[in-house]
Amino acid sequence: MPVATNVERLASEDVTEGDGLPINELFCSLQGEGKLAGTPSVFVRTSGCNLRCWFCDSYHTSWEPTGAWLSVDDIVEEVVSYEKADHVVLTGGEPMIHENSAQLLDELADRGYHTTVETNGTIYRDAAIDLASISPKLTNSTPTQERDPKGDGEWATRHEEQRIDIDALSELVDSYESQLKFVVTGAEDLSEINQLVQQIRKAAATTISDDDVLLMPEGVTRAELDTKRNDVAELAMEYGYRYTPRLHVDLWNDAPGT
Ligand SMILES: C[S@@+](CC[C@H](N)C(=O)[O-])C[C@H]1O[C@@H](n2cnc3c(N)ncnc32)[C@H](O)[C@@H]1O
Ligand SMILES: Nc1nc2[nH]cc(C(=O)O)c2c(=O)[nH]1
Ligand code: SF4
Ligand SMILES: [Mg+2]
Repeated sequence: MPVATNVERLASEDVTEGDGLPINELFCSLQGEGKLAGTPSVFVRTSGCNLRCWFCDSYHTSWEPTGAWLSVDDIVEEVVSYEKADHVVLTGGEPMIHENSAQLLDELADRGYHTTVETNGTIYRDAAIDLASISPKLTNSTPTQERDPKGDGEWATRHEEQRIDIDALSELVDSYESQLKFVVTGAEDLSEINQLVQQIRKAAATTISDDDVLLMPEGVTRAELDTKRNDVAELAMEYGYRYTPRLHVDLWNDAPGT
């Protein structure tokens, strides 16, 4: 089973916004998504997000953010304690909203770790990133009144205005090895994905091959994925894109710390 750290235990009274990061959870598991699926990795999950996807599988980093402030040194020390993993995945929430994410990534790179950043692609930062795992948010993510997990659609307009930034997306693609990982809810999403990929290709200098475009079924339980994964796999074959599983859902039903 994956192993998790109790972040509350590590929290120190003197660490504040200036010199640390708000951490929601820190654990060792298998990378469940994307090109590196199956790779033993330490996950550092920051709290706080600039978007509000209705389906967010990390509700306590976005809709109701919780976490403890940890210094960059304490985070690195905890990562190092998981001796078997040489990959680190920085995720959230949206890790790129935090300036200190760059410092953490630099420290991890200095220690020889391969770093993946899971990001919604709305913010560019210069940092030691080996794989930018970009998941641009489609119309299907907007928390409309009917789909709002918390309120009455108050976030819908802000989410809609902020979810796509072509400049940030193209800068990420041009600066780092990357994958574009789309959450798919149905066949109707594909025209929007095609259009967006075309827009990013136009804006970026780097070639984005169809193999760098990944389709991932939406779902946070095995039962939900059972109803969707085959359809999404068929869409990947039809359009020539890559399919990515959600191994942590298949294996552990997306339990905390997995
Ligand atoms: C919680 S997000 C954190 C990183 C960043 N904020 C982002 O959205 O890319 C991590 C990954 O989970 C995906 N995700 C979130 N909720 C999901 C769901 N219900 N089904 C499938 N993927 C989901 C996101 O698209 C992203 O690729
Ligand atoms: N095992 C596992 N793999 C993942 N890949 C991306 C994740 C994320 O939440 O960003 C994630 C996660 O939460 N767990
Ligand atoms: S951008 Fe990522 S963390 Fe933020 S609400 Fe959407 S899925 Fe959740
Ligand atoms: Mg997750």
